[in-house]
Amino acid sequence: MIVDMQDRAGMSQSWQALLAHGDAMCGKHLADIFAADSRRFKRLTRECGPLVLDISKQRIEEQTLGYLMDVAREQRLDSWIARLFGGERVNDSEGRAAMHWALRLPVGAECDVDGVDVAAQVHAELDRMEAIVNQIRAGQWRGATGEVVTDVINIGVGGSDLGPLMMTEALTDSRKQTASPLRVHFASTMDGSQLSQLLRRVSAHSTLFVISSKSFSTIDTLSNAETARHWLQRELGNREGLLDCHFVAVSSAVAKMTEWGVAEQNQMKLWDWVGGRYSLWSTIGLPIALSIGMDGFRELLAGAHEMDEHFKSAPWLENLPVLMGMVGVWNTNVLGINAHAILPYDGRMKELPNYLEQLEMESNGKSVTRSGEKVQWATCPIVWGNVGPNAQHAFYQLLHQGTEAVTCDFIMPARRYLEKRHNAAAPELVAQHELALANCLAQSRLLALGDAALVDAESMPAEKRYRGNQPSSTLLLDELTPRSMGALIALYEHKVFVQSVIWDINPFDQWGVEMGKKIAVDTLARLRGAECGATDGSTAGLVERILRG
Ligand SMILES: O=P(O)(O)OC[C@H]1O[C@](O)(CO)[C@@H](O)[C@@H]1O
Repeated sequence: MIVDMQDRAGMSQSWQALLAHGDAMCGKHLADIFAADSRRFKRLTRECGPLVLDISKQRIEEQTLGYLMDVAREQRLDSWIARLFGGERVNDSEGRAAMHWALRLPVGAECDVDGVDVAAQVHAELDRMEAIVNQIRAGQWRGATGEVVTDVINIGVGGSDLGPLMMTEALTDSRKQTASPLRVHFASTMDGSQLSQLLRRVSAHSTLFVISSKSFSTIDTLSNAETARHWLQRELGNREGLLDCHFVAVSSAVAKMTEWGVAEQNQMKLWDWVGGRYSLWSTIGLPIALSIGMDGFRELLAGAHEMDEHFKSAPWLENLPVLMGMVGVWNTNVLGINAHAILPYDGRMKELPNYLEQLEMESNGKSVTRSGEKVQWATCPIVWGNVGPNAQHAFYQLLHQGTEAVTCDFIMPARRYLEKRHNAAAPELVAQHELALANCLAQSRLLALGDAALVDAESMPAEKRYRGNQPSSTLLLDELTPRSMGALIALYEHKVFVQSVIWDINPFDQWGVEMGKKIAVDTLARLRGAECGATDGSTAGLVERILRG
């Protein structure tokens, strides 16, 4: 429930109407709603390209959508969408546009922002990336000792890691189809543990590092890059061409890449108007392209573009991002549910929850409005998740019988293993896919209906009963392909934008993550024995304990 909703008198008419409707809906159980309406699925399911969105298991009626759209209209969602796609500085606290959508414009599209042909710029950089991708995948990139590069390690963190990692994992079958022997790895943690494990498994002669950092100033990434450089120097000697043969970099800070020692021809650029968590479509997506090839990467962009066009032009009652965003607003601000689980029923999507945690919470985890006032309503819920079938054996107990209400997104590809060679070789995998689908549908059914999904629930003891009435959406992908993944991720990006408009917050900055990094600088000096100013008792005590050994 919006904070302080008692003061409804001071609210706009559309909010008052929505909340009054919420009061009427509060007492209703999804089991009864379903029982009363056999056409509910048809009326509350929408499609866009390779995606189907089923919101029939949300605690809404069809008319709820009307009330929600009135709120969206009042918040001027239409003009915000126009501002986003017009290249205006919608990231006001940093004075920047947010044009991730421009990264997926098709060749020849017109996109003139402040006199610059953005689409042409984007495609020129994609073409440069393609040349590097083709060279590496064709086995034509050699290390300093003449060996062909067989392993690529992406060094990055946050948006420079999560998106490429998530997508590379998700599209692992597309990788197999392209038959490149290249292995792509990821190292992000600042403690160096992931990198050092990887370095034990690869050969310095045939390993290429991608330093991936929009700012080229993130300490996590720079310290891993430094470790990689030292390792190469130890393994291969400080020979000529070492950096040129073993490091490429992606950043918007060209001078910093050069200063670090990355050769100009090995530098790939992105622009200020690409936010880190929105950057997988740019050259930051290099590991994805290395993994699935450039044709696959372009299909990914095309899938996202399809969703951009849908978001811009589809009527709101048919518009997937608008519907998903507004249903989220309903759950957060009317039903008062502040936890949201991401549950993909496909092991290839295991990194999706981590990726969406950053996209949703770094974007909308805000409590100050665009004009600098404290918000009077709840914003982004806590988002977390796991591969659904595994989560069933971990936290579903709480979803079904805990005291907290949680909303869920169930995500699954409808088809898998349909290629002849798979069917012939491993029909048991088809059966496993069906098993996962059945579990996905069963879990969302039980969460919605509760006891009504059981036979003779009344005769069961309390600990075996299910309250149900837990809202969820189901997102069905036709298959897990670059196109469907592009559409899916663009859908979430725009959903986040829709919600930011309703909550009147800037989804494109992240000031909340800055101060901790600064305090760490002082703390590091303290850990290294420097005389520092006063600190709190806990920090001082822990530092003292660590230093004592
Ligand atoms: O790509 P960069 O500049 O290294 O930043 C990495 C990540 O760090 C953050 O700024 C948060 O610390 C994210 O927004 C970003 O994705």
